[in-house]
Amino acid sequence: MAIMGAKNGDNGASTSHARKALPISKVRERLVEEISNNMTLILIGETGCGKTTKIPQFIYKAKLNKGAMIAVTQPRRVAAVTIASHVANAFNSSVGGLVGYTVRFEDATSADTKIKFLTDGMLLREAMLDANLSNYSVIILDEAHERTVNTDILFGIVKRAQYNREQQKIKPLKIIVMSATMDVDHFCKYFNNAPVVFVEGRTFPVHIHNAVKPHEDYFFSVLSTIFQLHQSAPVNHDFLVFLTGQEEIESMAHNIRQIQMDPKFKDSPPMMICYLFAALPTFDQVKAFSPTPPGRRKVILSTNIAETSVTISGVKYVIDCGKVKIRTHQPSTGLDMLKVSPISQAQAWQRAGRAGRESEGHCYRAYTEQEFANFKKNTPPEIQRCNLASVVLQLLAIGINAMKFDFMDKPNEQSIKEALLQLKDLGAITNIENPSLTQLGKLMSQFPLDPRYSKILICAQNYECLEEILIIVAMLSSETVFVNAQSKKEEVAEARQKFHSSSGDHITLLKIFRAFTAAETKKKWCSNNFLHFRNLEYATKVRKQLTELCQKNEFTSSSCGQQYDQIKKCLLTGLYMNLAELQRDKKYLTVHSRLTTSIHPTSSLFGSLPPCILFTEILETNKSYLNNISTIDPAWVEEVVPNYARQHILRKLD
Ligand SMILES: Nc1ncnc2c1ncn2[C@@H]1O[C@H](COP(=O)(O)OP(=O)(O)OP(=O)(O)O)[C@@H](O)[C@H]1O
Repeated sequence: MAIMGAKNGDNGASTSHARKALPISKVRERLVEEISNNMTLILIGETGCGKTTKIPQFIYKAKLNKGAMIAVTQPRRVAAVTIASHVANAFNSSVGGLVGYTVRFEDATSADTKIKFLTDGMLLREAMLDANLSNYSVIILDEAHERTVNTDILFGIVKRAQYNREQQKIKPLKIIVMSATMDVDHFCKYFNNAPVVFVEGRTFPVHIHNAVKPHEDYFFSVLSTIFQLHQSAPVNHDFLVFLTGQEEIESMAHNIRQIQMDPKFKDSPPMMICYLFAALPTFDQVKAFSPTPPGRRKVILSTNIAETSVTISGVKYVIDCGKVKIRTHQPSTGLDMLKVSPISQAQAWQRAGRAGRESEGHCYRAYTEQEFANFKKNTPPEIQRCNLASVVLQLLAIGINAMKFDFMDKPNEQSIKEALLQLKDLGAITNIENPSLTQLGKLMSQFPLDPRYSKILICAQNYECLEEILIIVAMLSSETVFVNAQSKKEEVAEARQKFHSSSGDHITLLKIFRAFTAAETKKKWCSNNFLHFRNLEYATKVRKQLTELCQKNEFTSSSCGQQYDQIKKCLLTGLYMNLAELQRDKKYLTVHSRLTTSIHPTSSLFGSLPPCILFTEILETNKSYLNNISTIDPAWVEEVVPNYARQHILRKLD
């Protein structure tokens, strides 16, 4: 284990000075030596010390990549895109040249690219085509502490590629695992006792301010902190606020705008509100990174997507709500749900680390020191709490049986079995005991989608409704397109009625998309109809990419026009097929068809399906339906709906 020390940078230094003074730059030679001498290395350094931006440059300049590409993986799209641009700048080149990035639905690389930032998911997709990842001589697994499903799978895939290349005596593969906050012993053991290098020193200090007493309502606590700081902080100091999801972010923005109009704030600088959440198109995400106009304060409202890796110029204050939406698996329904939960200590440090990147910073936490002490030290691996159907399918496409895969933390066997069962029901695998992909499964694995969605896309050819299913899948892949204006309930209902289809909410989505495409002034049209412009734009983009993938796979294009039955039949092949298995679970066999029909227009099709399953589907695919369920009897909800959905629904019924 090596510790490489470096002094702190000067407070208030200019950005260019800060770059030169990054702690990691001071130990460059020794680091290059360590990387050169070891095939696998674990590198730990404080947030902002320069790991992500500098290590690939050191490797490239020292020619340790031997002419091949260096991959730097990121758990999130926004990090891959913005860091690529920063590093390209350092080489005085533009993105897509020597330095590029690849994220889902976007590729900015060329034959000249040698340093490639890409999401974990994209490298996994590449592994499906070439399990040895032979385009790369160095793979840097950044932000390893995040433990997303894709990161965890990649650990095993990359380790396997390194081993195979060694056995086959082909170009060796170097692996570097990096983070500021990881469980070193665990990682070290998994990577065959690889040496660990600590880079000491951080660029600028971040002052932590904890809540004095616990707050029941973190939303309110964050809102009041924003306004307290707004009155005291210099105008050119921007805020980065961590919240849990898109809806909460939009509600916070609404509140900020309202409060700002109060005469009390007439002398405060106007706030420029920006958003950062996964469903936001890259173009809009990048807006949060653009310079703040003079005389204004930028307030970026973000989910955990800005938690790691990113640097947002101008941010001096981080406000952390202390919560995150995490995916958890419901074994009773076989589906995943998102649940607001406390963050881990590692996440709290990462969030704080977003301040103090260019000069000294502050982090205001909506939780007390004691609450922080009660947080889990590290984020539990996502792979142990989500539906594994996608993962199992991807592994099989690389030729690996998930049951035998070298996971860092193995998911429980039951979850793998459930995933295999689901894939079997979908027709993607031959059998459960010794599975391999069927022709259909091979095709399904080509699509970066939930296996249920790829299945219906493929089946759409048989039902001659590919055009419609492409739209529905694209809409289901984006966040809800419905805007809920509490104060204008009647207008919202009237607008919704225009698109309502008695054939089900999927058809409603189809009608909305078509009307959006036909609208001339799209933004205005969306606002008149209480629909999300951004989410519809995102769906448009996803549809385009999926269409290209279908063309690549020589799908026959077709449209069923107004023959919605074709679409409904097609949806049954994927979306609801796996529920057949769940019906075997006697606990959920109570059928309340009267209610299901009133909740879910498509439910008449699935007369005998358990209502809780329909609920889960609704929650998963179209949360807006929760606004239309005021007819439900709370006693019935009590009886049949699983806990998590129940809370959600009862809250809506209040
Ligand atoms: N997009 C950017 N714009 C401006 N400065 C940046 C940008 N990206 C990085 N920097 C500068 O480079 C420094 C090092 O960033 P880098 O991402 O390499 O650190 P890191 O050690 O990987 O941090 P983390 O663990 O938080 O990802 C930042 O503190 C900041 O000063």
